Amino acid sequence: MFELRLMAPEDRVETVSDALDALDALSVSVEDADAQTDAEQALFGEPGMPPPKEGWQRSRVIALFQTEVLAREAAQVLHAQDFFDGCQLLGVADVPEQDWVRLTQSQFAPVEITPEFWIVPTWHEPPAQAREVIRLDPGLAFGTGTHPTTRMCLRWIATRQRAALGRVLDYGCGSGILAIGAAKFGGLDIDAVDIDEAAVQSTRLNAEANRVQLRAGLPDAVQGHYDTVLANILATPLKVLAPLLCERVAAGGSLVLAGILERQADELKLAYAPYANLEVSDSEDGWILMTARL
Ligand SMILES: C[S@@+](CC[C@H](N)C(=O)[O-])C[C@H]1O[C@@H](n2cnc3c(N)ncnc32)[C@H](O)[C@@H]1O
Repeated sequence: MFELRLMAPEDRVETVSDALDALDALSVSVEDADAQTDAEQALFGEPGMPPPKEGWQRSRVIALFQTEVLAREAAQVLHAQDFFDGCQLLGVADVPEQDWVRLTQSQFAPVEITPEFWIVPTWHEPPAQAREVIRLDPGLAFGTGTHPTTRMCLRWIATRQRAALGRVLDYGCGSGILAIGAAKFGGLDIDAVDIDEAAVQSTRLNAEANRVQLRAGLPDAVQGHYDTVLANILATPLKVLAPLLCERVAAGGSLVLAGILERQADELKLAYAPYANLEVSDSEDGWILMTARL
């Protein structure tokens, strides 16, 4: 395969990407050309909300083509367009054949949650100091332990007194990593739910692989009250879910929310104020963990 690389200013990214699509690109990806420099721009978006911007001030657009001829033809066609003014062709390059499976695997090393608790892909041996381990490979559902929001939830789970978790609900379970973590740290009668069927399936398989008991299902499987309710989703859905999640927490139980950026703390506090007194209890890389006792 061959990739065509070009630079585009922010206001041209969408037009150029659409044109590349129409020119039979197999995929089009956009990166911040200033990544890893002082000029790097963070763009945070949420599902269901319009993207904060089309692209970065200086975006690098990379389109993949089946053949070199197709890539070069696409470059010529783009170059002749009015909207290409201000854009710059960087070139066409051969994409070397690689062992993609091995390459992907090499990006997932064991993840430390606490010195004794680790998330370990199946192609790695657990570190010697690990006393508790979740075996998990990256798959279709979110949750491998590499994201700070997942890590903060797991750290919260791992630092409870044994048996303190009680009955557990993992709302928005993804890979099931939090529910599995809860099971490893004494959680009981665990429900893990997600709106995505693939996540439900993935949770079932991961629970089986880790030999823990839990029920995975769609959100209507939620039943009764839970001593611990965990939800690592994102600020906007978490605000909508406030009454539903709080209603599920048993008296004296804990609510644990993640997927929230530091700047969103006040809006979350406000949305939950009628039901719970949310506090920031951990933070990592601009993300925060918010918890409440009900
Ligand atoms: C960021 S992932 C978290 C996965 C995992 N719990 C973790 O901590 O890594 C969020 C998950 O919530 C699910 N989700 C999003 N909105 C939801 C909703 N309204 N109800 C239930 N699940 C939802 C998504 O499908 C996704 O699997």
